[in-house]
Amino acid sequence: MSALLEIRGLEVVFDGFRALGGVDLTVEQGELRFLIGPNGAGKTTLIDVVTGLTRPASGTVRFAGTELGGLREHKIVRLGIGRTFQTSVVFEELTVVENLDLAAGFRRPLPTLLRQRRGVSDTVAAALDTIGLGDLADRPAGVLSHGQRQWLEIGMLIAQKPRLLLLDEPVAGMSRDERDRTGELLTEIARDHTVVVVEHDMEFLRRYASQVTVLHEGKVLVEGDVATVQADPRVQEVYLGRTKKEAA
Ligand SMILES: Nc1ncnc2c1ncn2[C@@H]1O[C@H](COP(=O)(O)OP(=O)(O)OP(=O)(O)O)[C@@H](O)[C@H]1O
Repeated sequence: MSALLEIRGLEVVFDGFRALGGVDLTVEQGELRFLIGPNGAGKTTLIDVVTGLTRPASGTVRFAGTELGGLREHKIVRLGIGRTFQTSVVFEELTVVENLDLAAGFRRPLPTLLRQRRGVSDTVAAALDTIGLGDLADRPAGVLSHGQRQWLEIGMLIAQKPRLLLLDEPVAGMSRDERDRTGELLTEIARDHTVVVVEHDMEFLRRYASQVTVLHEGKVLVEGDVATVQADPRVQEVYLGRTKKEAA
């Protein structure tokens, strides 16, 4: 395995507040990495920097050997980094397959986009199959359940053929069944993509994560496999302990 994403000494400051205070993170090609941490730990900020939405005060982000510093968002997407947001980006009036087709077209050259296309491209068919929404292909996205909509968004990312997917809390608000289906979906996607998942849900983490990075107050607190991370007293104190108390 070789590093696909290499973050070094990343600092982000908002109006004097250090949201990230010198983060180092290496994600290898083909990994499914979970990023966890209490509210305000800096998880979304980290994704925002990688995708060009937020500018760091210092530090470097290298993706497949290319330094991303200073690149605009669309350039970063074209390099092969796709992300989901905590808020939905599907077009409700368009059908499931039209949403996927639109996303797939994002990286097509203009002449191909303008040409009248018949049927569904292989890319769209494959994405539809992966997310398991084949039966709903011709229904407007507006009728989808919350879980199905999340899967469509993941499908829209896959249709863009990214090398790295950054998913921000993909199971938030999902039912137990939907969580399980999402866990299986992530495992499947990770077979031929590198995936970074920001997630709060500890039960989900235990079932589907292998490598975990814990952020706390803008720094990496612990990194390792799920068992190592769960057993670490620092993690129990800032994260698991808090969760247990909240659950009590
Ligand atoms: N645009 C901004 N301006 C000012 N402060 C911000 C901005 N974005 C984030 N912050 C602050 O930076 C810190 C890190 O926020 P971030 O959203 O990255 O945390 P998080 O780990 O994703 O938390 P959550 O789990 O609640 O989503 C928080 O204290 C937040 O209030």
